Amino acid sequence: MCSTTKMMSNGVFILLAGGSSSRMGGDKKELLPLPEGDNALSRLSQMLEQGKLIKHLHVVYAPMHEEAIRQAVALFTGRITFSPAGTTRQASVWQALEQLSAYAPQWVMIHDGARPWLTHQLIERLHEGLAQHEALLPIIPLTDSLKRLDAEGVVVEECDRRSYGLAQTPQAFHFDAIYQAHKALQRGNFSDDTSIYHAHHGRHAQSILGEIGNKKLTYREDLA
Ligand SMILES: C[C@](O)(CO)[C@H](O)COP(=O)(O)O
Repeated sequence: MCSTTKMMSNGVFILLAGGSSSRMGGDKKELLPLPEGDNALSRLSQMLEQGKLIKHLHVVYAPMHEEAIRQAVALFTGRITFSPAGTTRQASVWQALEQLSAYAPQWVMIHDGARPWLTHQLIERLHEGLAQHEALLPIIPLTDSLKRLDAEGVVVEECDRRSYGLAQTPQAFHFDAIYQAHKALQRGNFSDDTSIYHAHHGRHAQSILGEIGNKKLTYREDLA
């Protein structure tokens, strides 16, 4: 019990804002005004500032937006560090983890900067889960039917939607476990971090229930 409590004390939250936002027509999605005001990065950093758990925020920035991204997260008063984006999401996370290893964190949460409506409750549930699990991710059950298609778009399988879920972020890990996975698989192009964890360790992450409100801004319509 004592070692678990100690393990939980030193963590870092990575906010990814290094992408090109090509599906948003090139406008940097993490900096676009949200309907309620602010932008995704300023909203997220202020939310983290108000919570008690996150004492170290690490921001991955797209170099051409570095100044605006630094300004957006400026209200976070804990430790804040930065690294530039790599050529893929995976490369960006690896560069961040490598830089952060100097701080010897015990856990890390990796979050899309384009999911502005993250809540304290989800962060706290993930943090609690890390006492028992090495890797965790929030999942949303499917509410639409699920079909598998061939290359021509013809339905070739009716899938049981109860066996599938939509993966969200933050994805949470014991730091060494995800650091070793990224270190070993640097040249891949995985779309999220629990898949890198699985590819390296051969173990799947534990899911917890995600939040429907924790949506990702991908297309302009997502801002409505
Ligand atoms: C990490 C992620 O949000 C999990 O659903 C998703 O894979 C990110 O995808 P994107 O294409 O980088 O927005």
